[in-house]
Amino acid sequence: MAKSPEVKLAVFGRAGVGKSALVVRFLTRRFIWEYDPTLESTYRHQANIDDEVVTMEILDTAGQEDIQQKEGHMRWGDGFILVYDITDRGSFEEVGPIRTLLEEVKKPKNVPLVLVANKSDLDHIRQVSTEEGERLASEMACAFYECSACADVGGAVAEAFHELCREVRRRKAVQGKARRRSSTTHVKQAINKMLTKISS
Ligand SMILES: Nc1nc2c(ncn2[C@@H]2O[C@H](COP(=O)(O)OP(=O)(O)OP(=O)(O)O)[C@@H](O)[C@H]2O)c(=O)[nH]1
Repeated sequence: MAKSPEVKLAVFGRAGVGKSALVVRFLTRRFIWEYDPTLESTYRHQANIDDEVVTMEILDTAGQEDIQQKEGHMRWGDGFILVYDITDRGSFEEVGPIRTLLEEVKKPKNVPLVLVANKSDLDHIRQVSTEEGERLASEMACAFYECSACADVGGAVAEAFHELCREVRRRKAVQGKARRRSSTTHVKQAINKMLTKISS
């Protein structure tokens, strides 16, 4: 039986934006108020996405990790969820630098990512508008989800994880095709060289 594809996803964002809450909501469909704020955790999860069983490894990073830890986690991941909290403008402003570091660590560019604006249930103390989130996502050329780990009404949390898996799978397929095309080109060039030598 063919092995199900594996996708490594890492969740980044300032401390307190709700990374753990989002991961736990995705995995258990529940909301738990408090987690150990300093620990990073990895989870394995299987899901059926577009009629394909995909195994995800999900890394919930700690908001206060240092740059070396961040870079290590960026090298590890295939795709990234960048989270900010709509009630914390500073967390929104930290998304850009995280993305810049990602592009530095993961050459070539166009790293698979999604942008998640969490805590939409706290609209009354909102500091970042939906339009600002949409604009940032369009600058980063990625999907955007505004959601609440605490009151996930429309299933936006799962949709964000699933869309990121799709994006990773799409990029891998394109890279695989490009690799196959380039090795075919190499074989053709080698044959042409041989034929040229024989005929001369
Ligand atoms: N109202 C509301 N509170 C939330 C939501 N998501 C998380 N929280 C709360 O925000 C706080 C921080 O949540 P965490 O999930 O621990 O945040 P984190 O990003 O993992 O934090 P670090 O582990 O320190 O990086 C907790 O008190 C959560 O209960 C949400 O959607 N709505």
